[in-house]
Amino acid sequence: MTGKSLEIAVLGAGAMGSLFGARLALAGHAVTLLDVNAAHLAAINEHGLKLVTDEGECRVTLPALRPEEYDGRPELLILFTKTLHTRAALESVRSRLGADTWVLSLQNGLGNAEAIGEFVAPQRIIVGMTTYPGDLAGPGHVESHGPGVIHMMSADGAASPELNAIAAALNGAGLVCDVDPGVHVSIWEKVAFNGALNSICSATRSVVGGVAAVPVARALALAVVDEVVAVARAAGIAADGPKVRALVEHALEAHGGHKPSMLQDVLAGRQTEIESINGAVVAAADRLGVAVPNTRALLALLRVVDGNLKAGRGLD
Ligand SMILES: NC(=O)C1=CN([C@@H]2O[C@H](COP(=O)(O)OP(=O)(O)OC[C@H]3O[C@@H](n4cnc5c(N)ncnc54)[C@H](OP(=O)(O)O)[C@@H]3O)[C@@H](O)[C@H]2O)C=CC1
Ligand SMILES: CC(C)(CO)C(=O)C(=O)O
Repeated sequence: MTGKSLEIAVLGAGAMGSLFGARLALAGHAVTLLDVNAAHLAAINEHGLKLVTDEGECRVTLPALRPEEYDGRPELLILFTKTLHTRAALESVRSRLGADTWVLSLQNGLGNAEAIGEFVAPQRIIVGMTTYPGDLAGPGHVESHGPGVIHMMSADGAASPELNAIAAALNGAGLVCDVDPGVHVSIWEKVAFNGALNSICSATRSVVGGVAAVPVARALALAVVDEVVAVARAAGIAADGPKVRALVEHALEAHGGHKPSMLQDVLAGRQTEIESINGAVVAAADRLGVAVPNTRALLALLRVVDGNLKAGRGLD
């Protein structure tokens, strides 16, 4: 795998999958996008994928297929569905996953390695987190603005030439990446951030600025951060509370117009990732005996939102 073009499939080629797929294709890797959004697939196959970043705009030519149409044997499969679709998506490409296929997940939330582990040996799973933002602006059109970073590690904690080669491929594509044995700290810290802002914005259908404008809502966000960090620490993960509080404070000040990905899901009538974020934190808190009343209350509110979306219940 070292020092050559990789055969890569991106499973879930929405905002993040398209961003990563486009960048890796531009760097010379053989990338195939796999998704179920028919309009998005058609636009990519007809016009190429439009990528807009702070560096400018370009069109990337690469194949985009439904998962069941894919007959390749990827060296690397990058999983970027929402977490609630992980299992269905992997099931649809199960026959394409060889013994040498590595699966990388930079999805938000907890439990990603465990879900992927139902399909791939732990020695071939890489998990991590990324701060790159991605927005699907329309079919065949992805935007990403601002800097980002990727922290990742193999799920079994083992270093290997393949892991380093995948990190090198990402860095070579301009996606700043490190192999980080402490990746679970980063994953939990991001869960603390998302557990606070994504859930409050989604429950209130508000951009980040709406939360920033209400002192008791700001305090709620910080209380959720403290709860998630307490659960992480009870689980032996050295999450840094003041660091995540500062990130949330910064987002409240600087990202007022931002719609967290979970809010985008609610507004589009899609089910959310609440179970793998607040839901997974509450489950861990209950196992470990940590009180998380605010995180639990937000989980309850988002379960109502998800339930209404699923049942098609509205107010009018
Ligand atoms: N967007 C962001 O800025 C960031 C997102 N993340 C995380 O990355 C992950 C992906 O997020 P994002 O890119 O925003 O999500 P998107 O919703 O934009 O993309 C997910 C894509 O997966 C598709 N999909 C759904 N089911 C399947 C399936 N069975 N097989 C193949 N594809 C499927 C969706 O199609 P359809 O829409 O038709 O269902 C959609 O096109 C999430 O875990 C998110 O939390 C992490 C960092 C930042
Ligand atoms: C991009 C970021 C960090 C912003 O909230 C995110 O993770 C999300 O929207 O889910």
